[in-house]
Amino acid sequence: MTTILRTWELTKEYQGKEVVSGVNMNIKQGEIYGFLGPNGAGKTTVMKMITNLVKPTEGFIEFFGVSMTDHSYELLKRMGCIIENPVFYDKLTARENLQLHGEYMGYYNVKAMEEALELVKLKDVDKKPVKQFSLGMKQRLGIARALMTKPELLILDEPINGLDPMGIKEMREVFRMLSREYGMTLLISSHLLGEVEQVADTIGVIFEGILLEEVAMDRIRSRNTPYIELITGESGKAVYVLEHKLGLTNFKMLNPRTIRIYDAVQQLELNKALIEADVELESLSKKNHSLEDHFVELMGWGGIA
Ligand SMILES: Nc1ncnc2c1ncn2[C@@H]1O[C@H](COP(=O)(O)OP(=O)(O)OP(=O)(O)O)[C@@H](O)[C@H]1O
Repeated sequence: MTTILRTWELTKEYQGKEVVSGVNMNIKQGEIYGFLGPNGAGKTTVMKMITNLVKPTEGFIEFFGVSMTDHSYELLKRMGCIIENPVFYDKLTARENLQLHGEYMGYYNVKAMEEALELVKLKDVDKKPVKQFSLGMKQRLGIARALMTKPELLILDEPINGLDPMGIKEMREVFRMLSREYGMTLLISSHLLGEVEQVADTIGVIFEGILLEEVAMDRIRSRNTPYIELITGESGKAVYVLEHKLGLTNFKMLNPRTIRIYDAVQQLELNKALIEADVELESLSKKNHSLEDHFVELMGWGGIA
């Protein structure tokens, strides 16, 4: 997959304090990139730098292989964003709000507007003024507004913040549809691991302004599969039992005394076979290193849910 957005050592200082430090992000075409970190980690600041709302103190941003400057208007048109809460005219309907926005921005296009409303399932909410919208509907209207210019990269800052479970589900479906059906690339920030992990293809973890990890979800998942850990002074004998008595193939020796077994085998069955073969065990335990454990360890941080 082609990388469409790359940040190079992106850094921002406020009053002499670095709030974003040397961030190198790589966002690939068509993926959903989950930007994860606790409040105050620097997510919004990075997004503001990407969308040219804030000037980096150091570093630069490459979008479609071109380094961005203050005058990269054509490149910026290829991005859509919602950073901080979108504001609407309360007394107007969704369609009227989009019309007004389009006219104001000078790209009023009825077809694009109708398509955007349809995409976020607001096409039939004709008469309702925005003040009667739920938070989820307002978020979707914000997305519709960002979609009107048909951006190739959509940047959403905490789009599920404050939504109820139904609203969260709806948003998740919108993200998936934009990515899978329209090939759009999405950069979505959140402080909620549970939400990011359900939709993201790649996760970038930021903590105290530093990008700690950028990794494909598939890799994280395979890294966090459950396993049984076996500690014994007789590992040669144990390996013989695993291979020849139990027919296991997916295990590895971590060190001369520790074996990790990834094959699906019942702990009880394993224990029985080892005892029958007179293998002296120090311990035999099932480990399930969850994604949450992984991030908590990574950050020494308990702020994810
Ligand atoms: N204009 C500013 N002037 C001074 N400090 C700022 C400014 N904007 C952000 N900061 C500080 O930079 C740090 C990162 O803030 P940022 O909003 O980027 O974090 P975040 O990860 O998006 O968190 P949140 O989800 O709470 O918005 C915070 O400590 C914040 O107080």
